[in-house]
Amino acid sequence: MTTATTERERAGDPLISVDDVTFGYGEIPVLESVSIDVEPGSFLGLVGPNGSGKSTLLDLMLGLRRPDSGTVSLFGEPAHEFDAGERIGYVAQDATKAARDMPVTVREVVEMGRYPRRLFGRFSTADRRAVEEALEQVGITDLASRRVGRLSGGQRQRVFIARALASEADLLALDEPTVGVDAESREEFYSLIHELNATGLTVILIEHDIGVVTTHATDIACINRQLYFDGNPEEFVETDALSQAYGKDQHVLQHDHR
Ligand SMILES: Nc1ncnc2c1ncn2[C@@H]1O[C@H](COP(=O)(O)OP(=O)(O)OP(=O)(O)O)[C@@H](O)[C@H]1O
Repeated sequence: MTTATTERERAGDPLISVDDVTFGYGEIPVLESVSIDVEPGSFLGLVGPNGSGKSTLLDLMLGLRRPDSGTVSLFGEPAHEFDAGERIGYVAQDATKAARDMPVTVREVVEMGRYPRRLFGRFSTADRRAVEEALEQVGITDLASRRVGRLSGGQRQRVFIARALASEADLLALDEPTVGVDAESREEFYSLIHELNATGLTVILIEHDIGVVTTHATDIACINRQLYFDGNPEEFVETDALSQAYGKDQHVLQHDHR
């Protein structure tokens, strides 16, 4: 995947850098002095109890919210100023549920990934090729003419991943992508994400299933308002960060596949 390097982006710099960030919704504090870097090509698993600030941290990382204090840089730019359209594929919580009512075909959704790259609002041969390649890469070519709303939850997830691939995104951000998806499809989905990460795509995943995260992620951040752990899965398993962050809810969350 080729993309222009922004002026302040340098080889070896983190793709995202969160530095001493504090954030609250009005009076409600959600994140406190959180610092974390996301390296290009890594697969970061964000874990923590319900309501611990994971989605909020992801929003801050993608420049969708501004911190009350501290800084967030994305591709070397202040995150809130970054025009993320072309370089980030974001599958928000419940995105696929919302897609059930979309009166569009699989191919049309994947084509949306090319919109920021089209010249004069027209699809070029290269745009069409990128769409077909993305459909093929996630194994949904045979579903291309189907209505998105008629697909299973797992198939819809693939459509959104294909849209991100068609846009030649460098970063894929997934917020609890397999809620409501059966166990076999979840396994297939995460194998696909694992393969895409192996090709160099940076992945950030919010996921309640600790087993999924320790199996597929290269880095884990465990938060509950503060950052309890930031390191690799092996260290994560060895430390007691999980029980510290989850407290007495730990036994519930480890089995919570929702
Ligand atoms: N738009 C909002 N306005 C006010 N409070 C919010 C808003 N979004 C989230 N919150 C609150 O901020 C806290 C952190 O929410 P967030 O969604 O970031 O947590 P989370 O770790 O992603 O939770 P979950 O795992 O349950 O999805 C929660 O207490 C939540 O109720």
